Amino acid sequence: MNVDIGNALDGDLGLTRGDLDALDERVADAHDRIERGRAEAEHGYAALNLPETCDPDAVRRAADGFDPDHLLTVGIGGSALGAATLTDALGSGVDCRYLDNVDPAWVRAILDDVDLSGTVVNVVSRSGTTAETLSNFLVVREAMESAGVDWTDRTVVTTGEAGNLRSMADRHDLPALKVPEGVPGRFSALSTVGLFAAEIAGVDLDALLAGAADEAERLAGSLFESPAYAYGATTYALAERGAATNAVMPYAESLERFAEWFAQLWAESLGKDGRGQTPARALGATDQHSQLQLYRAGPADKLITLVRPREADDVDIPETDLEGLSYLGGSSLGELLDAEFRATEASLAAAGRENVRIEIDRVDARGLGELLYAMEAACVLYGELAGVSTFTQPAVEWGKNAARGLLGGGEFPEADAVTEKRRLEVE
Ligand SMILES: O=P(O)(O)OC[C@H]1O[C@H](O)[C@H](O)[C@@H](O)[C@@H]1O
Repeated sequence: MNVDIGNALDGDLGLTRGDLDALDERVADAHDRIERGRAEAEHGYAALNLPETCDPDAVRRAADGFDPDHLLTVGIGGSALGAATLTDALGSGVDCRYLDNVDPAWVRAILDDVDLSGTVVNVVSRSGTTAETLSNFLVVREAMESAGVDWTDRTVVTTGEAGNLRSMADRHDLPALKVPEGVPGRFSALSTVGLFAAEIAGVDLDALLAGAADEAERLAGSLFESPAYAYGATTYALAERGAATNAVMPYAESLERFAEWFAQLWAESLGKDGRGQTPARALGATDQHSQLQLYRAGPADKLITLVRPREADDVDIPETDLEGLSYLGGSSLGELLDAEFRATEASLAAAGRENVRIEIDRVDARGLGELLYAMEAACVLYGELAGVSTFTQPAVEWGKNAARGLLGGGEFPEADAVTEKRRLEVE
């Protein structure tokens, strides 16, 4: 993976090469802290050890014997987005669906759409207590029973050492994968959490982890020696100068979910103590025709992260005698996409709008391993530099408690806030 931060310098927000040189001392200290955390397998930092500690054979054993038409992953947040990123980008043959919402009509439509007798269900919850996931699982289980399908033959559980889901797996003797200790959900794509779906969808797990291991090797005490840290340090430095938004814009349809995964990683990890950077999701070239207007000419409070594979399959554009279109004929969709990418990058830079280019060789298992690992390491570095508690999510827990209180799941003072809602209704 390659990161080009040239267009992040000398734009409207005024970040200079000298600023990055000065920041590099702090990067060295942060790197030491990260390495200590990894050596002690501390909570959160342990995620950066996954390329070594993850056992792909355990995942293969859990998947062994299944040859489904559909995979239904029941999970939310980090228990869905990593797997979805991998199967969307790399999966083939198996229809992978993610029940990561409890919109009743949508859940019903998915259950009506898949043949449950040809479906494997992977219920994923680190905590084993997430209301949306457990409720959806109960609905899926009942749907299978109603369809005459033995759900115990077709369910794989991914969860922590103990809890509701672990007990259920034990009781019904279900294949169960363990979520590794010390790995928060949003950092778990390269663990059992993301890898079961990837294995079912035919992804090369060894290549994926090898790509991640390559990026781990490249972590170093200088931002100029590590692509992951170059990205983490630059995003931090720009945020400090007013880049409140980080718009992530992959130039590959298959990476659209990556932007969604990145959004959780960045928002939940760094949005603390009045700080953070709002992740926005865009897609090249499509969003050149919508959001780009704002990115180039709106407030100078954004970084645009452009992501692309250097190589991809191509489709020729047929020759045409249509007036004004002859310049396209004989070219290819890939050439057009490349021109759009470079034109967008240049147009942002010409307007003083900071942007960073991230490239992987191809959208393949190795490239995804590099990309996901590097973004996680970048996020951890940013968190160190900003002095926030990267691996917690108290604001999310607050909302979970309020919802649980409302549903009668216990005494949660957060639920009182719901009755105190301010109203100013206009009819
Ligand atoms: O895996 P689970 O315990 O079900 O958690 C799923 C999600 O729930 C919470 O809302 C956390 O904020 C997320 O970080 C997590 O990924």
